[in-house]
Amino acid sequence: MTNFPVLAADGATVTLDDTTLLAPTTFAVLPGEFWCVTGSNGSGKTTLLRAFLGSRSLTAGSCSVRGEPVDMAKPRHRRLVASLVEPIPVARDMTLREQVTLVAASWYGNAPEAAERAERVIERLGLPALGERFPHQVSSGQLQLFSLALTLVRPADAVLLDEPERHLDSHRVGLVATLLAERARKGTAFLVATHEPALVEACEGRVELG
Ligand SMILES: Nc1ncnc2c1ncn2[C@@H]1O[C@H](COP(=O)(O)OP(=O)(O)OP(=O)(O)O)[C@@H](O)[C@H]1O
Repeated sequence: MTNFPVLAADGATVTLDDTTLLAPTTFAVLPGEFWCVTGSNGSGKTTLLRAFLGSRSLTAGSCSVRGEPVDMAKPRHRRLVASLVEPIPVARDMTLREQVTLVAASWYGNAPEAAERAERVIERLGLPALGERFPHQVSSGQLQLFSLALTLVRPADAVLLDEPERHLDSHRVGLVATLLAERARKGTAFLVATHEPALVEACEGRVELG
């Protein structure tokens, strides 16, 4: 793996009037590294992730993806970065399996490979028995796992997650931590805002805010 960062922040700062949303922050995440963003409520974790998605503008400093300024209008950037920061819209009239397969097919083409990838992520997140259900027929934790499946089935050099532990019991947090660490070993860079000790323990780099 190269030493060229996938995600880099250099003095990234967000202020709004007199309020500091994100204090100056500098770090770099290399390919295959799993980093956590930690800090108390309101310390700027979501703001930092949004800066990497271009949905929150910086007032000073920079955030870059593979050395380029963040610009999600570019198809190349959308292919580089997968995220679960904002809620992912779901279709009420499609089953969980159909939706994960559709997302896989939109990136990998309508080939057996797409269905296989979808099935693999569904399995790893413990969702096979729920594959034929519709979104309104599952619990909050199961919906969270479904959103993670929609995110992780995509190809991406970098994955941004905001509190992936939401609604999950400790067993499911463990499944997620194992899956993320495994994918990181294959070269994906992770930046994960979290309050969950099991995820912090699994990470190799940490941005501490606040
Ligand atoms: N639109 C806004 N206008 C003013 N302040 C805002 C706005 N959005 C967020 N903030 C403030 O920015 C700071 C950082 O918010 P952010 O959501 O990034 O925190 P966080 O670390 O993700 O918090 P949590 O752990 O509670 O999810 C907070 O103090 C918040 O009140």
